[in-house]
This record gives sequence, C-alpha cells and structure tokens, in this order.
Amino acid sequence: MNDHGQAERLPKETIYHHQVSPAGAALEVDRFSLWYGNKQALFDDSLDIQQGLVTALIGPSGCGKSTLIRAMNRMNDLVKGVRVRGEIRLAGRNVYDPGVDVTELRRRMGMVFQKPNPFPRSILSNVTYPLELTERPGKQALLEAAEHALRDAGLWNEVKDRLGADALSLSGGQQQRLCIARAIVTKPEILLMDEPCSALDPRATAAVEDLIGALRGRYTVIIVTHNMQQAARVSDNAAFMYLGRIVEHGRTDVVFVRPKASLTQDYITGRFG
Ligand SMILES: Nc1ncnc2c1ncn2[C@@H]1O[C@H](COP(=O)(O)OP(=O)(O)OP(=O)(O)O)[C@@H](O)[C@H]1O
Repeated sequence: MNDHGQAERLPKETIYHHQVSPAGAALEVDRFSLWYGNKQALFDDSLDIQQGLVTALIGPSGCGKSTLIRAMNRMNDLVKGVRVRGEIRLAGRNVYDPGVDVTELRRRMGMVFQKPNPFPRSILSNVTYPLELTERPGKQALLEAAEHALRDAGLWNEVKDRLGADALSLSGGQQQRLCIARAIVTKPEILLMDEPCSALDPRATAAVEDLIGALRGRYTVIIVTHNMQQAARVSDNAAFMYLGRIVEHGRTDVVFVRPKASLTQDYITGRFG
C-alpha cells in the first residue's frame, strides 16, 4: 500500500466512541499483533465487538481488515509463518489458548467469504453438513434446523420446493445466502463476513444487506467491506483501519458524518485509498 505520507498522521492511540450494547462485548481484541513471517500486518490493535450489533471493518486495500477478521476464528492458522501476540477473547477466553478446539471455535464464529463457496451437493445437505459433522441429530431435527437457517437467511421461499437440487444451480446471490444459512445453522455467537457482497450484483447485494439488518440483534455480525455506503447502511459501529492499526472505532453515524480522526475524514471523503 502506498501511504502518500499518511502514516505520520496516524493518531498515537485508537480513538473510541462506539455504541455499547447492553449485553456487553461479544469479542474482545486486546493489544493484538500479527506477523506474516517477518512482515507485521497488525499492530497492537484493541477492539470490543458489541453483542447483537453489526460492526464494519473499513479501510484501504492492504490495511489489515481481512487479516484481523481471519485472526478472530483462527483462519490464519492455515497460513505458514503466522505469529501472533496479544489476545482475542470470545466469552472471556483467549481463542489462542493452547487448549482451544479450533473446530469448535469456528462453529461458534461462522464465516462467510467473498465468493460464495457452496459444496457441490444438494441445497439441503449444504445447510445440514455442519450439524452432521458435530451434533449428528436425527433426520427430522436436521430438516427443522435447515428450514430455520434457510428462513433466517431469507432463502427458504426460493428453495423450499427444490431442496434436493444441486446448490451450484442457484444464482450467485442465492448461493451466498445459502452460505450464510450454512454459517448460522450451528447458531454461532458471531458471524464473520469478509466482503460478502463483492461478487454479487446490486440486487443480490441488497438482499444480503437486508439479511444483515434482519440478523441484527440476534447475532453479532462483523463485516469487512470496501463499500462505504454499504458500511454506512448496515453497521452500528465502524472501525477504520490504516497500516495495520485501528485508527478509530466509533458509532457508524458519527464515523461517516463527523469522524474524530482527520485520517478517517480524509478516507471517507475519498482523499486517499
Ligand atoms: N498470506 C500472506 N502472506 C504475507 N503477507 C500477507 C498475507 N496476507 C496478507 N498479507 C499482507 O498483510 C497486509 C494486510 O493484508 P489484508 O489482506 O489483511 O488487508 P485488507 O485490508 O483486507 O486488504 P483488501 O481490502 O485488499 O482485501 C498486506 O500488506 C498484505 O500484503
């Protein structure tokens, strides 16, 4: 990333003015740093993700948004040479504690990726698969859980008559909502969304945004997005990142209208990035 001299303008400390949920923080990022080999990508970042609210991670390409969201459910474990310092606590427990079961952790923090990635199986078995892996409920319970997740994902009415059809026969937007159903069928505490609309057309994007609004309150959602309008539309709090630091974490309506850091102001008004 070419920083055009902006690095000197990074505030010494993150500026916090985020909305606090009555239920408290669902996830606490506490002085967390991450290195890819010798390259440091996150620098002593602290962020409280509020329960039941939608938090957007925004910032220019390469600022560390994906690295941070992937650190939360330890997707970065799959990358060779990754090293971390600090803590990310889910319900008070550091997800990097040696005793943590990573499969269970990912069940508690469902993830949706940029490109819809359904399995080449039926619509139904895409949704029931995570339950078959962990809980192995009976057939009726599986069907009920799948229906519930598909309803929550706003897809039930479109697929209820063809649950046995190949998931790959769905449109891109439907596939992404199917992936959301698959991510929420295990009732995760947190839903992580890494640019979930970047491969979708405007109509499918609007459907996913509506869905995020509908999940709000029942799920804690963290969304990485390049799209500022989208962040402004869907989130309660927004964290602006730059060069691996969280510059400002605040109420979305304030971040997008009167941010407290001049660097945030310049970014949201398109002066760089
Ligand atoms: N697997 C990796 N190995 C080495 N460096 C990496 C790796 N993944 C990311 N990085 C580096 O870490 C920094 C943060 O990247 P990251 O993908 O988290 O940024 P981002 O804000 O999500 O960017 P974008 O918006 O373009 O997706 C960048 O400098 C990037 O080059």
